Amino acid sequence: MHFIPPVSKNRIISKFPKCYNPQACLQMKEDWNEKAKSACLDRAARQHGMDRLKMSKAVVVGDLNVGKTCLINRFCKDAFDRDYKATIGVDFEIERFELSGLPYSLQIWDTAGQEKFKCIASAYYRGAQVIITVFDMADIKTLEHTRQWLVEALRENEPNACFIFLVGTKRDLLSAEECQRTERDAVKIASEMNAEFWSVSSKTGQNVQEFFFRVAALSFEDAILQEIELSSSSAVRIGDGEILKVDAGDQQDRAARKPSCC
Ligand SMILES: Nc1nc2c(ncn2[C@@H]2O[C@H](COP(=O)(O)OP(=O)(O)OP(=O)(O)O)[C@@H](O)[C@H]2O)c(=O)[nH]1
Repeated sequence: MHFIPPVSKNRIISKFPKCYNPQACLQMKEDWNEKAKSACLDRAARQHGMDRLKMSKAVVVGDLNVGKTCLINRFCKDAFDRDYKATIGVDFEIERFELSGLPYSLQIWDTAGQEKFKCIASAYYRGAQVIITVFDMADIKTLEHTRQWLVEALRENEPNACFIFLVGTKRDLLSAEECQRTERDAVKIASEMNAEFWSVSSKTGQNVQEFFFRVAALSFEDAILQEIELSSSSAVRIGDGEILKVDAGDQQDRAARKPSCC
């Protein structure tokens, strides 16, 4: 048996995190899904989750210089670098959480915004459960470009299988009035993209932890619900491998659960 170190105290999420703006929010509910909650309680009581760490992949995309690396570094390392160093290709961090008593990890992929690195970076978009499109609130043209970034990230993924977030960075550079105006524009685009909108500052740290907790909670809950569906479906064995058949009722359940912007 291998030793898994305990999750740090500030990565324990017990209450379901709230969205930032109800006008561009993936799920309005204030608590965990009932099915997921009882599955978590059951697994935590049996210490079942401990031997099989759940992991989801989040990819962070957006124009160069919008603050993708700083956003990840603020959350994962509680650090902020004023100097711009372009990401070359991709990089990733793994953050460990404890949600509803179960361990959970989020793989956060930082991708290059520079055109010349795009083909390297896009090879890593595949298999994402979460797509985080980032723009610079102080450079409004980067907001418009998030649509194209999303199209490219979705090309490598199943559109209905991903949670999409639209994150505006550098809010510390804007006055309250400018911030309000930019947020209004961003909410419109987020609704069109079926995305949840967040406005953050990696410099001050404002909303950064809240945002990543929300990402972790939504993707964790989805992973638990998928596991429940799979375990309740009939299994067909072919050769040595096992193929799991999900029946139509389960698939309808899953479709109904998929994010839809309110
Ligand atoms: N004031 C302020 N500056 C920020 C913030 N986030 C990032 N920056 C600055 O913006 C510049 C670009 O940040 P990065 O995080 O490197 O940008 P990136 O999107 O990862 O860029 P690429 O790697 O080229 O794709 C740096 O000089 C950061 O210091 C923020 O919240 N506030």
